[in-house]
Amino acid sequence: MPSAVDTPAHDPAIDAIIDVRGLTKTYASGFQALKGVDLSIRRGEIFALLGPNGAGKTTLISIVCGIVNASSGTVSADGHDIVRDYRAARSKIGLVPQELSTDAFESVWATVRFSRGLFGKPRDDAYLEKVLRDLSLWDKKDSKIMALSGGMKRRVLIAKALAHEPQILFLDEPTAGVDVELRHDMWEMVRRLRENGTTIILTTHYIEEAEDMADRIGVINRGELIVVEDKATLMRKLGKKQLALQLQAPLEQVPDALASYPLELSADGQTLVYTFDAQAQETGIAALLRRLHDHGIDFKDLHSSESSLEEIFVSLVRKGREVRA
Ligand SMILES: Nc1ncnc2c1ncn2[C@@H]1O[C@H](COP(=O)(O)OP(=O)(O)OP(=O)(O)O)[C@@H](O)[C@H]1O
Repeated sequence: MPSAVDTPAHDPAIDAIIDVRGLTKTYASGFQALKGVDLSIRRGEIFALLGPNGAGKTTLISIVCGIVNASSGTVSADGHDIVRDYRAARSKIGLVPQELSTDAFESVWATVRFSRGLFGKPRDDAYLEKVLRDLSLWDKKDSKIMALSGGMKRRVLIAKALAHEPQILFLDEPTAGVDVELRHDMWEMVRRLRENGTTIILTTHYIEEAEDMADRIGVINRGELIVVEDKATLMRKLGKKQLALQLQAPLEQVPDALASYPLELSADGQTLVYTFDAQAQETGIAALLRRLHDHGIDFKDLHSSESSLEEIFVSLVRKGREVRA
C-alpha cells in the first residue's frame, strides 16, 4: 500500500541510530506479523510508534532487541547488525518491556546492579545512584521489589533498562495502567533522557502522549508501516480544520444552493459545520460567509477547531482497512 504521506520511512540521508530494512516476521502459526518494514530512527529523537492492538509494535521492538528472530530483513543498531554483531548491538539498547517480570525478592539496588553486570559493564555505583535518583527511587533502593507499588515497579524496569548506559531506549507502553500524575513524571523523565542524548522509541495507546512528546511518529497497521512523519508535518498535512457556526434560527436542511460546500448540519439544525483543509491557502471561509448572508442565514457565534492526532490516527488506520476491503 502506498504511504499516505510521501516521506520515505528509510532515508539514507539522515544520521540513523537504528536502521531497519525489509523486515518481515511470520510466526510459527503462519501468521505474518510484519510485512516488510523499512524504518530509520534518527539519533537523539523521540519516536512514537502507534498502532492498534496486534499491529506488530511489540514484534518489531522484540526483533530489534534480539528477543524474537526476524524471518527476513536486517536491523542495525548504531552500525552493529543485530544478528552478526549481537552483543555490540544489544549493549547499545535498553528495553523497558510491557510486562513486569522482575525478581520480586531482590532489592532495587541489587536488581539494577545485576542488570548492569549482565552487559559486562564495570561497576559504577555513582551512575546507578543517579539513575535511581532521577527516577525518584533512591529512597527505595533497599526495598524488595515486591514491596513497591505498581508505578514504582515500572520505574524499576526503566532503571534496569538504563543500568548499562544504553544510547537507545525502547519503551513498550510505558504508561499503561499508570495514573495521570506518574504518567506526567514519566514524560518528564523521558524528556530529560533525550536531553542527555538518549534516543527514545516508545509505543503507546495514549495518543496524547505521542502528540505531547514525539518528534516523529510512525503508524503501523497489520504489520505495515503506513506513515512515518515529523509530528508537526503529519498534523499539518493530514489535519483538518472545522468551523462551527451556531445559527440564529435552526435550519431544516442545508440549502441546495450551498450543496457544493462541505457543510454538515447538526441533528437539531442549530449548528452548521464547515470542514476545510488545514494546509490550504484559501480556506473558502470568506466566500462561504458571504453566501450564507445572501441566503439570509445568520449566525450568533462561531468557533474553529483542528483535528487531533487521535483523529488523524483513526482516519489513517480506517483508510488502511478500506484499501484492503
Ligand atoms: N508468538 C506468537 N505466535 C503467533 N502469533 C503471534 C505471536 N506473538 C504475536 N503474535 C501475533 O502477531 C500480531 C502482532 O502482535 P504484536 O504483539 O506485535 O502487536 P502489538 O502491535 O504490540 O499489539 P498490542 O498493542 O496489543 O500490544 C498479533 O496478531 C499477535 O497475535
